[in-house]
Parts: sequence; C-alpha cells; structure tokens
Amino acid sequence: MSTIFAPITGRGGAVTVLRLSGPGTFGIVQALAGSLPAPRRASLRPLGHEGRRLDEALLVTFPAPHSFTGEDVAEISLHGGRAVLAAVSEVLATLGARPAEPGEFSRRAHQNGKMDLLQAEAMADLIAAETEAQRAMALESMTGLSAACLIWREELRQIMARQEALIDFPDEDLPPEVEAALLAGIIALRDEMRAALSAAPAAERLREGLEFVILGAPNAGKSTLLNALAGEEIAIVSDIPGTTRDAVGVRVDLGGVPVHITDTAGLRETEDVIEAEGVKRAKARAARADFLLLVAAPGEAFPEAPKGIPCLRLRTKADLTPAEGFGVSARTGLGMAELRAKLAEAAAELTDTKGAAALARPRQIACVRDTEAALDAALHVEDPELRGEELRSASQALARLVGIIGVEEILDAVFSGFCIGK
Ligand SMILES: Nc1nc2c(c(=O)[nH]1)N(C=O)[C@@H](CNc1ccc(C(=O)N[C@@H](CCC(=O)O)C(=O)O)cc1)CN2
Ligand SMILES: Nc1nc2c(ncn2[C@@H]2O[C@H](COP(=O)(O)OP(=O)(O)OP(=O)(O)O)[C@@H](O)[C@H]2O)c(=O)[nH]1
Ligand SMILES: [K+]
Repeated sequence: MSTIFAPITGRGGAVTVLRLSGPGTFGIVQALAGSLPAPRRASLRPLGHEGRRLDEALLVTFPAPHSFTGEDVAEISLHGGRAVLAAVSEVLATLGARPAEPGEFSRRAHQNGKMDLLQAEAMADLIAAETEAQRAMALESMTGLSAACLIWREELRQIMARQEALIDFPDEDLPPEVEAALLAGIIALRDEMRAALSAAPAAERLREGLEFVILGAPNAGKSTLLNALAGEEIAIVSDIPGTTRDAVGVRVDLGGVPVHITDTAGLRETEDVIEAEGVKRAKARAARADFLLLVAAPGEAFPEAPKGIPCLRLRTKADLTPAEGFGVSARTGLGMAELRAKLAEAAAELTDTKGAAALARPRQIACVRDTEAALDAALHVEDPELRGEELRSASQALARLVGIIGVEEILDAVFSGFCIGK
C-alpha cells in the first residue's frame, strides 16, 4: 500500500494542513521532522531535508488503527502559501510518498471499516453544503442514514431466517403463523423502502438546489423582480417589451435552501425568430421547474402554468395600482419581504423529507428501489425457494447501499467525485 499525501485545508489561509496516510508515513515524517512526537500530541518541529530548511510546523501523528483512514496518519500544519506547500510536497515525493487522488483518503477509510459508503457520501455532501438546510441534512445523513440501513438489514436478516425455517421444515411441522409473520415482516420492510423513496425527491432537490422560474408576458416586470430577489443587477431591465431573450439565472439562499431563480423571455406570439426561440426556451424551462412565479402587470392576464408544477400568482408594479390578490413592487420594495417569505416557505416544503431517511443521491435511490422491488416480488411468489431468491436479491441491494458488496467501478465513481484531500 502506497503512502499518500494532500493538503486537507483550502487555499489562501494562514495555515495549510497536510495529511499523510499509509505504512510509510512515520518513517517519512521522522526523516522530515527529526523525531516523532507522542501519538495524537500536537508538537512544533523544524522541517528540513538534506540541509535544506523547509518550515517550522505543527505535527500530529495518529498511529493505526486510530486514525481517519485506519492507517498510520500524520497531519503537518504548515505555514500557508504555495511556496511552502510546493517545497514540502517535493521533498515528500523524494521520500517515497505520492499525491493522493480525489477521495483516496475516504476510500481507504471505507476499506478499513472506518465509514460505510453512505457516511462517505454524506461527508462529501457536508463539505459541499452551501446553505444551512444542506448542512443540516448532510450532517444528519452522516449518522442517520447508516443507522436506518443497519436496522433494515437486521429486519431482513430476521425475515430470511424465518424463510429458511419454512424451507428446511416440512409444512405440517410449522404453525401457519410462521408464514403469516414472515409475510407481514416483508410487507413492513417493503413499506419502509417506499416511505424512504417517497421522501427521496425532496432530499435530492435539497442536495442539488431548487429551480424556480419566473414566467409572464413581455414587460410584466420579470427582470426587475429577479434583480430585486438577487439584490444585484443580473438581468437587463427596459421598457421595451421583449428585452429578455435567453434565460438568465441567479442562485439565492431562501431560508437555508439553495434556489436557482431564472428570468425568462416574455411569453407572446412573435415574428422575431430570436425572441421566438427565447419563448420556446422559457416554456421548456418552466416545464422542468420545481416552482413557478407567474407574474402579470396590473390589469393583465396571468400566463398558464404547465400542469403539476406548484406556482405562485403575483401582481407586479403594485406601486402603480394597488393589487387585488398578492402584489409586489420590485421598484419600491413593497411586498418583497412577504414574497421572500412565501418563496422560502415553498422551498422548505419542496425539500422537506419529513424525518424520513434522506436518500439524496441517484445511487442510493437505485439501491433502495431495487430492495423495494425484490421485497415486493417476494410477496408475489408462492414457491419458498423462489421467495428465498428474491429476499437474497433484496439483501444484496441493501449491502450495495452501504458498500459492503462494492463493485469496484461503483466505488471508483463515488470516490472520484470527492475533492482532493478527502
Ligand atoms: N485535523 C483534522 N480535522 C478534521 C478532520 C481531519 O481528518 N483532521 N476530519 C476529517 O474528516 C473531520 C473530523 N473527522 C475525523 C474522524 C475520525 C478521526 C480519527 O482520528 N478517528 C480515530 C480516532 C477516534 C478518536 O479519537 O476517538 C478512529 O476512528 O479510530 C479524525 C477525524 C473534521 N475535522
Ligand atoms: N412602476 C413600476 N415599474 C416597473 C416595476 N417593475 C418593472 N417596471 C418597469 O416595467 C418595465 C419592464 O420591466 P422588465 O423587468 O424589463 O420586464 P420584463 O417582464 O422582464 O420584460 P421582457 O424582457 O420584455 O419580458 C421597465 O420599464 C421597468 O422599469 C415596478 O415594480 N413598478
Ligand atoms: K422589458
């Protein structure tokens, strides 16, 4: 096993923490620092190599298996900046370590039983979190998702034990309650999979961020509204109808939920080919949106919304004519606080997992869907042998979910999506 290293802190700070992991770690660090401090004790050491002084750094060692990766680990807190990092990295390479691949520390931690795949994915999501709700969900998933999966696997283990008993003993020896209990167990577990799957879209939306689209006639005030929500001049505002052609978007934080708001071309029949293309794109965007802001100026009609997408009808330019219904003036700020609150409420609702296990990644959802399908199939076969086969397939899908049986390519795909130093 090679010894790897990478900075685990971001650029530009006063200190850069460099992590080494692998069997050669302590030999390399000793060569660099002269001596090793007591395990897990931060100690100041001069770093140097063949008479070249490199830095005065803080050094901590974590002997295996009590480390992040389960291997021998050292963390060196260097002075920040690219020159120090470059010089130390160069020397580490001559001493036999190599730069870590993205996700390689976590992959080793997974291999050594320090975290399952769900925890590794949740940790990557926690690092990537940009808003409060994303942070809270990822942190909860880091412990909660694995715990839920552990319970599911235990329930399935008991179901399979009952199933084995049914196969091993002739029918007449076992009371009918055994099979009834078995089926009830399968139904209960299948329904738990269904509950988790029904909360999954909300979790996925929170992980990815929501898409809100502003839709309305030309000159309705869409661009002015987007700019007011963004707090900066993103889209061009003019009194010429048909100003916005391409969709223009901005990412905002609505009550802790990341929302991408898109301003679109004003909807109308037009001879102008470029504007017509803009209208086509506006409709396509609207069809894919999580939520629509349908806007209309005083006295004008609201656009029609594609079916099944939640929306809010909003009168613009409320400073000119007091609106009946909900109105705002992006120009004076009238109603804008209320609008923000309404949008934040919609965002919260769309991302509410209602306490269910938050499956936030397609990989996780696919595993749970496979589990649900196998359990459901098990309920619909009479033959105990065939039922046993479906249960085994459910068990394998759950094992894939936590990474106990990990196809190499799946692990590659998961960990290569991590950042360097993770
Ligand atoms: N300096 C530093 N800060 C960090 C990390 C890190 O790797 N280094 N982390 C990286 O993500 C997070 C903390 N996660 C960690 C998880 C496990 C272990 C660890 O050493 N585990 C050992 C010992 C546990 C103990 O002290 O009780 C073990 O599991 O045996 C360290 C950090 C956030 N902060
Ligand atoms: N009085 C008043 N005028 C507004 C308000 N919002 C927008 N306007 C004006 O309405 C005109 C059109 O505004 P835009 O934001 O460009 O409208 P749009 O819907 O994006 O227009 P298109 O790009 O043509 O689709 C501009 O002259 C704006 O200054 C408002 O709240 N009050
Ligand atoms: K306009």
